[in-house]
Amino acid sequence: MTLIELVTQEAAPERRKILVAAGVSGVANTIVMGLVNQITQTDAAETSARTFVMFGLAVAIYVVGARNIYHRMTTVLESALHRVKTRIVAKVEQADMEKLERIGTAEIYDRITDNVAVVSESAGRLAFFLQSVCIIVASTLYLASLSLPAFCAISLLIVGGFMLYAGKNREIGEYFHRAALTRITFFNQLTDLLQGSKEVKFNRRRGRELREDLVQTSAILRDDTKRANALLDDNFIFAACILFAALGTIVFLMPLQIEIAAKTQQMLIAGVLFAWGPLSGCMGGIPAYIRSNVALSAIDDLERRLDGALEAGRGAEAHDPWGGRLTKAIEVDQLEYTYASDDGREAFRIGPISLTLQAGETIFIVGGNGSGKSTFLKNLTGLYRPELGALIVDGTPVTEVNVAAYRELFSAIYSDFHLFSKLYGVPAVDGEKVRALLEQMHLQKKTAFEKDRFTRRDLSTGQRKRLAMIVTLLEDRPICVFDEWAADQDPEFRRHFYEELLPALKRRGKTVLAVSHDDRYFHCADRVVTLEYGKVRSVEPGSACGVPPAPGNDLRRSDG
Ligand SMILES: Nc1ncnc2c1ncn2[C@@H]1O[C@H](COP(=O)(O)OP(=O)(O)OP(=O)(O)O)[C@@H](O)[C@H]1O
Repeated sequence: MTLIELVTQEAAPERRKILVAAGVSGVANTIVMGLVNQITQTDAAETSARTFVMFGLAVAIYVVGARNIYHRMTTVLESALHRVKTRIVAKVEQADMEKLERIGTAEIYDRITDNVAVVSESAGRLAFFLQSVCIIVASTLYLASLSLPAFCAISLLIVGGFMLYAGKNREIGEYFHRAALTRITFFNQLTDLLQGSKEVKFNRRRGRELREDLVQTSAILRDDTKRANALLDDNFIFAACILFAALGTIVFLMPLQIEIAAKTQQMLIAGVLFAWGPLSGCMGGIPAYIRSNVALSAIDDLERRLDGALEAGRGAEAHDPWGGRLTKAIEVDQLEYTYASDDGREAFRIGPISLTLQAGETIFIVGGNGSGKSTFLKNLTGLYRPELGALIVDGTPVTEVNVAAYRELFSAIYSDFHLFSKLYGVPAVDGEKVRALLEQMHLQKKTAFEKDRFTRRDLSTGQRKRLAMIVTLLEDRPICVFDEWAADQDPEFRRHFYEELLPALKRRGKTVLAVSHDDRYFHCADRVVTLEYGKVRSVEPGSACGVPPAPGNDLRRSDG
């Protein structure tokens, strides 16, 4: 989509008003020129009060029209960009997690911040452009009223020159497009430098190599932008030559071909010079226009990819066969999943896995690094869609239309969990309950709960995990998933997790799935499922720390 298309679409209801405002201000501007031209050709004493009033009126009309078009254009463009951002945010929210992971964050950040800013800045220029086109049209008509041959010659020059000028712009657009892609690489490398600052401090060679890569990417950016701008400069100089050609035609060529009065010649020159301001303004605005078009096409491209990443069953949240409860079991039936491979090499796969997770059970998932524990959990919790096999929950298969409701049976803390700035998605939070949980997690001196948010989140890794645990307990879902939660806890809290927290959850009827490497606590599970190379190697019974199943396995949400 180009900038013009975006504005035309967005401004459909206002289009007439904008064009009228542009036309009125353009004509008023030309009248000013005509009057000035007329006055300069007459005796000062002959300048009437009527001409003066007309002059003042034309200036006033110009001011009103110009303000109108500038303000409307800004409103139209900002509304369009707001809509684009809102659409992208919704698509990101509704995207399939795995496909979103492949798009990556750098591109989304760049499109929604830098590219949107580039388009936003072009509002004023576009208003100027529209107004200038009207001035140029009105000025050329004025020239036509002075001399028809001059009008024809100048029109031909302007149209021909503009076509040559526009031809060059395609090449310039390609440079800007390449620069946009390089900017994403630069962003990724800069993220490496910022997030890996500790690792860089411990290894000067690493820092040097990373810096060299950054400098190289920046140099590519510089060269592409320099080349694009050099072409733009040449184009601008070429546009200036059109003016000289027009003046040369009036001064040298026309007197050779036709009879032209000196007075008309002077007025024609004044007319061309007057039109030159808007014309060069238009030409000068073309770089911003090209940049905006490149930015909009990049935004379009991202939106298309996000469309392809949208979850198949989105909008089906209302279909909830479970009503927020798990009463019997989750049956994992011959589940298989393979990561997409970009380089043609065989990607990691899990399965076929068949397993029945009884409601109210505490199950530990164990296995070596890379054995597929997290991948299995992402499939089990509905974050990834299994390639083959099925998940059957209380007798109902998980499908595209109910997967959103299925995911809401879970509260999960993965090892790359995120702590939100606010307690989003947890309705009616009881402050007293949060304070009690903060004490239970020994965080009461570290952070507090005020206005739906924790006052501090800059805690140690173990403390942040405890805060995430508080959020999980507040969510109060029937199934809890902990991916190596205890790994960053001190021995006392590790014991607390296995011997107190998990049994307490079990007593409340929760089903718990915990990834663990702590074999000294394996007895705290009902069953220990060991994965190896993406398959179930064994399922061993445990003693669940002696906690019997919750009576009747009634897993209604408890009040805590
Ligand atoms: N996004 C991904 N794309 C491709 N392959 C992946 C992706 N995430 C993980 N893998 C691969 O899947 C395999 C299993 O990873 P997974 O995270 O499930 O293992 P894990 O058992 O949880 O390991 P750990 O104990 O180290 O956390 C790994 O070999 C990894 O390379």
